[in-house]
Amino acid sequence: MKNYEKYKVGYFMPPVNEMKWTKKDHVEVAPDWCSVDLRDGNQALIVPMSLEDKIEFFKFLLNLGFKEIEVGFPAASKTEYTFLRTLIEHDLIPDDVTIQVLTQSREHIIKKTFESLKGVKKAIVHLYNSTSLAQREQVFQKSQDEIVEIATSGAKLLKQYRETMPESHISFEYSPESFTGTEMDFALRICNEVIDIWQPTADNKVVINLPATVSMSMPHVYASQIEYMNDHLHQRENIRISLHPHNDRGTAVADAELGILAGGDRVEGTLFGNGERTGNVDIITVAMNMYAHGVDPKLDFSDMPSIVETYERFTGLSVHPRQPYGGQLVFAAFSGSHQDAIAKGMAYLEAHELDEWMVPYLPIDPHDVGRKYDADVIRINSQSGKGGIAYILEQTYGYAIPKQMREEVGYLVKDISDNAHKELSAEEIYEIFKDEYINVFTPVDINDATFKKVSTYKSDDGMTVDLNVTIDGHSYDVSAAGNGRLDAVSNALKKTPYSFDYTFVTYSEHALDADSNSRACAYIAITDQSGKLYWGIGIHDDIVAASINALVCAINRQNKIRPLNK
Ligand SMILES: CC(=O)SCCNC(=O)CCNC(=O)[C@H](O)C(C)(C)COP(=O)(O)OP(=O)(O)OC[C@H]1O[C@@H](n2cnc3c(N)ncnc32)[C@H](O)[C@@H]1OP(=O)(O)O
Ligand SMILES: CC(C)C(=O)C(=O)O
Ligand SMILES: [Mg+2]
Repeated sequence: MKNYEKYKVGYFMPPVNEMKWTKKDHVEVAPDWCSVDLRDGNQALIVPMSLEDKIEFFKFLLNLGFKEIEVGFPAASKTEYTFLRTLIEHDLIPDDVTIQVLTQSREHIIKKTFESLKGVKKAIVHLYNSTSLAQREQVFQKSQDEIVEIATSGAKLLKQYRETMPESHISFEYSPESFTGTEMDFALRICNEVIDIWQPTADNKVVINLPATVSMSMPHVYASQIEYMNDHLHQRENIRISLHPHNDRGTAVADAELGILAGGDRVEGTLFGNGERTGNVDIITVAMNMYAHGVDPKLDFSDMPSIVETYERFTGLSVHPRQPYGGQLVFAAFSGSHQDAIAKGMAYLEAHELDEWMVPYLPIDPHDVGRKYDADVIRINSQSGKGGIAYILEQTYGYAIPKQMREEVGYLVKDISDNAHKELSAEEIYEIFKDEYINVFTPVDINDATFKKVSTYKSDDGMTVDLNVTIDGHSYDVSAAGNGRLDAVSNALKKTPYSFDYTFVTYSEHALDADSNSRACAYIAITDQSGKLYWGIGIHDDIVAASINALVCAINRQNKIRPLNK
């Protein structure tokens, strides 16, 4: 990268000694939100939205709770103009919603903009002109005074045209476009001259929008620029300072957040950050970041999968799988230690009946944005661990696998994922688990067992069994006694011509289904002389039959691993 020397910083740090915003650590109240999806977002699409699309997208924004929506640049095209007329003439704008329209500071464009607003109940007319050093020198080739004249002449025209529409409540917004490349004293001067013309009141505040039209600095510089304007704007009490960050440096969200700390009252942005070049600030991320700090963002992103689907359909863009809060993978944990911590964190939350969310690796509860724990959070591949695999088997299929068994199941499943080089679905994991451990009846299969109680007049503590069992295709009748049914069956199996060599290590059980007809699920581990464990799981309506099934499975697993030895 040898050409770095051709770049230099192009922003202007304001003359501040103290950055008061650094004393604050998080946003405490949601700002006013203004969606600019239908203007800044739309103007950046390869094919801007059609009239029908704009109407549907407008309704979509209303459903998300936006109260201010920049609907377009009505003087730009027939579609933009007709869209605005359709909203007004078909009464599609709710009373508590203010639409906003953008105009350059040129009379014929301002005139057309006001024409397009005829009959509107409430609207913000947004005037802009470029103020940066680069734009003044290269594009407009005008002095500071001449650039101020563009702004003030437009401001006066807006006032005049507003007087022709007494039936509507029209308020104003001014943007010193390319603010971040503008000397701060000049940005302040031009905004104050516009404010002095418009004379805002408490009932009709003016929006001063301070765009990072192109993001040029680290976010703390933008915040300091905002604080400078906040401290010096005329009639500050009747001004709403609006932030309009773009994402050229990947810091639009940080710009918005620090800008709010520095005095911003309002944020203009788009869903998922669509917009010119690298996009506008992503309102979803800014809002959800507040939400994750326990602040009501006053927007509703609770059905993220449908928001993503709608956004992609209308914009033709796709939401990146790692996009904060909305991406397909943003709650997914593939790696073992993350899965382990998430599963334990969820269990902790439930066991302690906590109301406050505090689960490792999950900054918010995925349910809050319409995502599912089983499908979206713990996902299994070769990086996964026993905790995650046990979590899926328990959450989705109800198997509370004993702690000592988890590692073996974990390696069994992840090795399959590693060899196949793919993620495994919950169904695939269950199939692997079932085929390996549950009610596996080859080579040993019990066909029939008749139990009798062994009792004397002094005690009643034993059982005998007459067992018919198939082993490796041969049928055997054997009888034995034991201290219970399971023990009797085990002893009977050891009397067959096969030298079964094991001892019991552990036994546990639980009900598999929640209802009263629930099946029993038993886990048995046996060991041979080498100390290796062999697990089996039995399922049956009857708990004793389930445990016998579990024993047979464990024996079959032992003999699958070590061939039958007569
Ligand atoms: C950062 C932003 O997103 S700003 C918004 C940008 N969005 C858009 O431009 C989308 C909609 N725009 C359009 O459809 C068109 O640009 C129109 C209809 C507004 C104007 O169209 P045209 O007059 O054909 O072209 P164009 O926009 O190139 O006009 C450039 C002229 O306007 C001047 N101009 C540009 N912006 C402004 C402004 N805000 N105020 C006053 N004059 C301006 C330029 O200096 C140039 O002047 P010149 O003719 O003397 O050289
Ligand atoms: C019109 C203005 C506000 C704009 O979109 C920008 O400066 O990015
Ligand atoms: Mg913009």
